Parts: sequence; structure tokens; C-alpha cells
Amino acid sequence: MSLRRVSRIYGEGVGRVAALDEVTVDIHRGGFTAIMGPSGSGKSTLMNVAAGLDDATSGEVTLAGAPMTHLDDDARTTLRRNEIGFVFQAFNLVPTLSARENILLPFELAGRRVDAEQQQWIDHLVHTLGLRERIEHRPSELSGGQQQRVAIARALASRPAVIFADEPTGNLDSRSSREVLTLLRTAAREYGQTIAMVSHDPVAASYADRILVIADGRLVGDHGSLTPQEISDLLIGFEVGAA
Ligand SMILES: Nc1ncnc2c1ncn2[C@@H]1O[C@H](COP(=O)(O)OP(=O)(O)OP(=O)(O)O)[C@@H](O)[C@H]1O
Repeated sequence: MSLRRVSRIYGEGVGRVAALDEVTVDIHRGGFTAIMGPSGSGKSTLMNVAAGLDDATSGEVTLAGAPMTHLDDDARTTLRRNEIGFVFQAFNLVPTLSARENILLPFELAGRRVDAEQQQWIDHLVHTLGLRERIEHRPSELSGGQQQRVAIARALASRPAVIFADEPTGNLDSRSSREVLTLLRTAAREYGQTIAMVSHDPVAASYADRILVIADGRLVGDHGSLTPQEISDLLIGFEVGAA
């Protein structure tokens, strides 16, 4: 996935806000990238524009070889369904469906049948994520950590070009958080799954192999793997700098 001089401007005149200001970045295949920055710096906007949920005001977004910014709504929806997985803080599972049905939902929505190879992959995920015993349960019968594992299985099931995770551990206790972050890291390392995670949490970001820092809509930092302490120090620098 790549962004070339991508801007997203809201409002005009005195109310004009450049939520993204000429951001250029490549997110490499199989990488686990954390997107960090102060509140209001443009992280959600970056994710929404990269995922085609919001339009860039200018610049180019390319996803899985397709020029997202030049597609019509239908083509973009299809690209998003096939090539992007989402994991949110609030899990976003359908309460009336079982874990199994939630995992298969993207295939249903896309009108795609699950072939034998995909079924094998899904079975593997369910087993690896420790969900086998819980697969017929509804979300309300699962713990927060289990619900997030279902959401991760759902995102990984169709092997999308990229998974966007927005504060995926925001609602979890520290043990479940560690499990979920380890899973995301494993998905990138072992399955080559590209993951972009927005987080405020230096511990969460320390699981990533790359850390992007956004401030005032601009990309101001691009680092390899860092410790939680190094990440905290980095962010304090920007909070102070922005004040
Ligand atoms: N629909 C909108 N209309 C006007 N301004 C907006 C809109 N959405 C976002 N903004 C502004 O764009 C800037 C970036 O917002 P964004 O939500 O991307 O930040 P963020 O880094 O995700 O923040 P947080 O960490 O608090 O979630 C902010 O100044 C915000 O007020």
C-alpha cells in the first residue's frame, strides 16, 4: 500500500483543517506498522483515507496495485471488501451471529463461497486463536479477549492485502492485550499479513516492527522497532513540540 502526497482538508477559510498534509509513505507487505501521534494529529484520517472510507482531497492512494483514489464508489467498495480487513477497539461483531458466522461474514457479504483451501485456513486460524471450543458461541458469551480474537480471525480469514487495526487493545485487560498483540505480530511474521495499527499505547506499538509518528497531519517520524520507553520518549517530544 502506498500514499503519495496525500492531503485531506476539512472546512475552508478560518475553519480550514489539514487533517493530512502531503503524506507520502509505503506500507510494506508483511510488515506490522504502528501509527502514533497526539490526539487530533490525523491518525484516524490516515486510516480512513488509506482504506477508501474517506476521500483524499489530493494525492494518490494505491492498494494491492489498484489506484484507490481513481476508482468509483462500487469499485472501491469491492476493493475494500476483498483487500482490507478491519479490527476495531469495539470488536464490531454481529451480536446475533455465532463466532463462526461472524468469521464467515465477509465472505457472505462479498457473495463469495468458501472453498476447501479457505476452509482449511479458517480452521487453522480458529485452532491457533484458541477459539475451537467457543466457535458456536455468540459474542455476549465470550470474553473481551475472545471477542477480539474472533474479530482478528474474521480479518485474517480472507488474507486481505492489509489489515487496519484501530486501538485493537483499547477495551482489553493487559493479559488479553498481550495475547492480541502477539497474534497480530505472528500474523505479520509467519503469514506475511500486512498490518497497520493505530494506537496511543507505547506498549502496544512496541510489538510493531515499524513506528510512524504523525503530528499536525504530517509524517514526522518513521522508526524501526522500539521499546515502550523509547516510544514514550518519542511521543513526549512531539506533545511538547506541538504545545
Ligand atoms: N469530519 C471532520 N470535519 C472537520 N474536521 C475534522 C473532521 N474529522 C477530523 N477532523 C479534524 O482533523 C484533525 C485530525 O483528526 P483525526 O481524527 O484524524 O485525529 P486522530 O489523530 O485520529 O485523533 P485521536 O487520537 O484523538 O483519535 C483534527 O484536527 C480533527 O478535528
